[in-house]
Amino acid sequence: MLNPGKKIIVRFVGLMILISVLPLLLIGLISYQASSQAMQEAEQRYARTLLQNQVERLSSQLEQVENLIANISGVEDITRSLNDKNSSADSYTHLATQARIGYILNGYLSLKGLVSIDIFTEGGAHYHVGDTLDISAARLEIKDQIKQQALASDKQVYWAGVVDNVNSTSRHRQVLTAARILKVLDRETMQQQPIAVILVNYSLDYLAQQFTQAELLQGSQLALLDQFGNVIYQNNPTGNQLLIRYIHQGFHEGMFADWQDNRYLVQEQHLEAYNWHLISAVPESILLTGVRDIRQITLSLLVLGLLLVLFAGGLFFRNILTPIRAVVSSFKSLQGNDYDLNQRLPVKGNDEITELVRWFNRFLDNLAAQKESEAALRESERRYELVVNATHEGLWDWNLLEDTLYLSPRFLVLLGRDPVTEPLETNSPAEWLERIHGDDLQSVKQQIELHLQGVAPHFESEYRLLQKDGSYRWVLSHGLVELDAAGEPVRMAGSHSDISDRKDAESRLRHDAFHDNLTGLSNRAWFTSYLAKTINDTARQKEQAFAVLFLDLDHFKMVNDTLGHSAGDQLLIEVSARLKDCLRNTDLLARLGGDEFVILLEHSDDFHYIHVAERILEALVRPYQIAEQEVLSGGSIGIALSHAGYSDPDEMIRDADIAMYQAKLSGKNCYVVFDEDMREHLVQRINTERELSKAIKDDQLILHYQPVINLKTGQIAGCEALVRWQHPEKGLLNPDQFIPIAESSNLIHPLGQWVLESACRQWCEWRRTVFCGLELSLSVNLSPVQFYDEGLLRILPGLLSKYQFSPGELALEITETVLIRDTRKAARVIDKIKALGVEVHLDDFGTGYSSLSHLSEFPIDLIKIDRSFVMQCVESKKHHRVVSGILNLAHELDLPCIAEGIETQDQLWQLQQQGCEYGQGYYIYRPLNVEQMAKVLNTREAEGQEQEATY
Ligand SMILES: Nc1nc2c(ncn2[C@@H]2O[C@@H]3COP(=O)(O)O[C@H]4[C@@H](O)[C@H](n5cnc6c(=O)[nH]c(N)nc65)O[C@@H]4COP(=O)(O)O[C@H]3[C@H]2O)c(=O)[nH]1
Repeated sequence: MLNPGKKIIVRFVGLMILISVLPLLLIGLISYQASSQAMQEAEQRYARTLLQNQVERLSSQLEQVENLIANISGVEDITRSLNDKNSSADSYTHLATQARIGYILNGYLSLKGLVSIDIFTEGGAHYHVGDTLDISAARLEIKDQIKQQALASDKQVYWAGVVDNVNSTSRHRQVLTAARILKVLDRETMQQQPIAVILVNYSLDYLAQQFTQAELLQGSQLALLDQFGNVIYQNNPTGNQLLIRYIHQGFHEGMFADWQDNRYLVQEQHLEAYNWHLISAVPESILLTGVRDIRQITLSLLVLGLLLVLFAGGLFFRNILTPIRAVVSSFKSLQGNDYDLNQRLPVKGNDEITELVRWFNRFLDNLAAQKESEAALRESERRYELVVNATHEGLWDWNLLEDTLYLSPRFLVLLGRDPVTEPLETNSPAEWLERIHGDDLQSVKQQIELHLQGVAPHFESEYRLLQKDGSYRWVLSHGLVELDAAGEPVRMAGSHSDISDRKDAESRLRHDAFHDNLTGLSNRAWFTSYLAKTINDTARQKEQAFAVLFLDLDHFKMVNDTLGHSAGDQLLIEVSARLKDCLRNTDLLARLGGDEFVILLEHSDDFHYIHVAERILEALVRPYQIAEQEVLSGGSIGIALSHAGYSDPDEMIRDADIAMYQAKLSGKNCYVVFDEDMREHLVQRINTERELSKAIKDDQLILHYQPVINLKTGQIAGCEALVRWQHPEKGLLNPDQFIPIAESSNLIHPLGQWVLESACRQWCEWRRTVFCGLELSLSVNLSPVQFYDEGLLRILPGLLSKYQFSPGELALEITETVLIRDTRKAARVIDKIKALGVEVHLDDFGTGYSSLSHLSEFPIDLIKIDRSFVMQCVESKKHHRVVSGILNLAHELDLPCIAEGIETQDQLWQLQQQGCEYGQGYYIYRPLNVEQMAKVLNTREAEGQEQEATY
């Protein structure tokens, strides 16, 4: 199969040949033929004309000769002389006749070409004029032969053709001889009798000169043959044979004859008057010279045409076909995808093909750009597909003109559908819009409209979308509109992302921001803001009364410290639940932190808040089941009322807090309604702190000592140092009035150190001056803060040494809460204290929540039964059993006990009966000042005996 290029070039060359060379060839052939024929005809005409001209010229020559003969024949003198029969007898007469005839004949010698005139009489006379004078050797046989021929001829003048000259002495050996028989009437016979024959010899050379004047074509032959085939004239002696041969073969018009490798056109003119033949032979090559030129030109033109065709083909190949083939090849490569799109075809010239190549290059430019954009598009599509597959966002494309909507598979997933098995039924935007939650639809439409109007730079909306299962999920929708050239919106596309988790998280955060994690109640922030709103709202409606209840759990810290944080959390949750049960739905309950709760009671008229507070207190006091233990708690409630005209929620909460504090001070488990005095009281507390600090420095603190007696012997076993503040204005203040303040303000450290130092010093002094030799012990209270302060262990050794304490002479009292807070550390500290020879007593035992079994884990030396049990151990069987239980346990652990708060004899007796080792209480001794205590110690034995009697 030819490739297209070859096909085209073959077609082109073929076409070129067809339209140029072939016509040229035909024209050449036709013109060759025509011109050949024309030339032949022309040549024949030429030859004929030539022959005709020669014949005419020859005839003219011959006619002159014939006229000459006629003239001679007509000369009467000659005739008479020749007819004179006597002339030969008489020599004189003969000579005279000869002279006369010679004289006459001489007159005719002027004819050009004439060789001689010979007259031979019948009588044998020979008269001669011509080129020779010697006629003695006349060749009579020739004369006779000619005479015979002339006599046989019917012509006046008989041309004998080329014959040997009768005059052998003539320099013309052969001549063209014309003869005439002179005849006279024989009177006797009345017949014409020949008397002489006249021979006119004509020069062949002269005749040849005449013929030579004829212009012959090169190579042509011309010959004149006489009636015997003798050559009268020929221009080419070698051609004689040809002409002669063809004379004998016969001629016909325009025949051709081959001779000596040449081909001749032979023409013949028959001179009938003489029976001569004038023959011309023209070489065909000469004849066809013109034709050959035509052929040559035609061939040249053909070759030139072919060359031109080839050249045109070359040009066509180079300028047309090559670029086309390059374009075709490029197209093939393009189709085979193996074309380098950066490659361009060379552009030369400014013709249509160049334009084609230029456009092809532009096509390549466009294709490259298209490929590039297609590649970019494919990349974009791949990226889009990847994003569509990878993203969790649903994509949508809304054709605004056709009002159709495309939703990506992920979008369907967002609708809770399977994209493959549960496609949407239509591609209407309604599939989207109708699934938007009714509360959100208006907002979504508004956002779309704002964007379409160009007000919003983009569409963005959060709304709920209906799921297949009927639930709603939050989605965030983004979109961007596409405008046409006129700026009209034509489409809008964007994405949907499921933001339900975020919404939930936000909701949780919002909830967490305003709610307490543990109880789920509102927190301080929410309560404060809500209270602010309530204050603001009611500012316009003064009659709308409301109240804030500030609740602080009683003993929560103890629960937390003794049972652990988890138990404390459970208690708070249980408290929350009970509080909710006490409130209306319109009331707001919040946890401020720790064990503090606040309640906003709206529409709290007619002492509604009192009822609520009492209900709460009743609810909270009920025992809790925490960590498989029964826990007792309660609450202290402070109440702030709106009629005080609050404008700041924090102020109202603070006043409720103050009232709560006051409730605490009032014995807990009660409520107190705030009044301005309480604020004053708080101020006083602050002042107290300041004064206490000063008091520690100014030695306003004093120690009282409450004796501890051995219940079996009634003797003093020791005493407990109890701090007092000798306030310069307020008088003697008990520790309950300043120890909590000291503990909450870090003043407990200098205060505790002062107590320890002072008590040890005093004891040392008493030991030295008052009870020297007796084994008594001194008990000093330690606050939890002090216990865990490493400073204690640093100062203790110095004190013991300084004041010469014996082992077991000093005891430090700690409470149960100290043990529970950090049991390991507590045990370590106790060990260290005991290692110094200092006993550790567990104070207020029974009020905390430490498991009794835990006691064995702490190396304590003694248990002090809280006075709350002791004081009712007589009246209350329950408390009696508690005291008995504590005593039994302690005894099982080999721990002695001190019963605190013995106020009655019965109590004392009961305790003694129960085997309690030691006791202290107002019934025995009230706390005593230094002097009193010294006196007691001084009279120990006597007073002991006295007391013993009292029992
Ligand atoms: N109703 C009544 N009360 C009785 C009776 N017998 C004794 N008391 C009181 O019971 C408290 C016993 O001290 P506590 O349990 O350690 O309780 C002490 C102790 O926990 C704390 N405290 C006293 N002095 C100090 C101190 O120097 N340091 C520390 N950290 N706390 C101290 O203050 C608490 C109260 O001390 P005080 O007011 O001195 O009250 C003393 C005492 O006066 C009685 O028969 N009936």
